[in-house]
Amino acid sequence: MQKNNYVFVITGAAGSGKTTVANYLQEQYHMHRVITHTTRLPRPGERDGIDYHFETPETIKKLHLLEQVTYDQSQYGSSVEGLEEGWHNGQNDVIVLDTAGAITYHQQLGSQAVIIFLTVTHMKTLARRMTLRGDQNAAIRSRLKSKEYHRDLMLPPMLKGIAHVVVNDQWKETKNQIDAIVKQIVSV
Ligand SMILES: Nc1nc2c(ncn2[C@@H]2O[C@H](COP(=O)(O)OP(=O)(O)O)[C@@H](O)[C@H]2O)c(=O)[nH]1
Ligand SMILES: Nc1ncnc2c1ncn2[C@@H]1O[C@H](COP(=O)(O)OP(=O)(O)O)[C@@H](O)[C@H]1O
Repeated sequence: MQKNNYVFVITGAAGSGKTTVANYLQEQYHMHRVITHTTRLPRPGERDGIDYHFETPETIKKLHLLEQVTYDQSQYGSSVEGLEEGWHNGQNDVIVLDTAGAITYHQQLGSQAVIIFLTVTHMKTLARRMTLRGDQNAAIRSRLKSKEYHRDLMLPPMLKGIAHVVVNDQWKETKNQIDAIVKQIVSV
């Protein structure tokens, strides 16, 4: 793997703003978005190859994945090829992962993986944002009941002192914090 570029790993609970931050890094800093694979069904408006590579339990088995997790009964995974696509073009990558994936990236890539953990002050905000995003009620209920959702509300002990923690209450403030993290990393 090429050593001179970074992958910004955006992690945190459902609704914490991971996709929003990833889109910002893509637009503002021309980062390469690593599209991951999932067996979950597309949400209204989600497009294959843009939001996710949508897979079946059979097709996901055939992929060569760097890591793979089960999250709320669906499978998700990311490939080395996805990472290298951006690095070959001289870009930094951005990827959205659950906290188990973020730990694996840290273990495999060390400081080349810049982990950003998103949270909010009031956890009720998360469900409200999922509703505003247009998620179906049944999907939200399933998320909120899943053990992975509850696990990802807190920074995992293994990422303490490693991850940059950003409280995404006010978007303007979040943007300033993300800008500061990017500047700190890319200027080294
Ligand atoms: N480890 C890992 N997690 C992933 C991958 N792709 C997506 N995720 C995570 O899977 C979880 C569920 O994603 P999604 O169904 O899009 O729901 P959302 O969190 O409500 O946007 C989120 O925490 C994503 O960050 C992957 O390739 N690997
Ligand atoms: N700081 C914020 N203030 C208000 N709404 C936000 C903020 N950040 C994200 N959102 C909105 O909350 C919803 C969930 O954000 P999203 O990025 O999809 O979360 P995640 O990918 O972590 O599930 C989206 O509709 C998004 O536009």
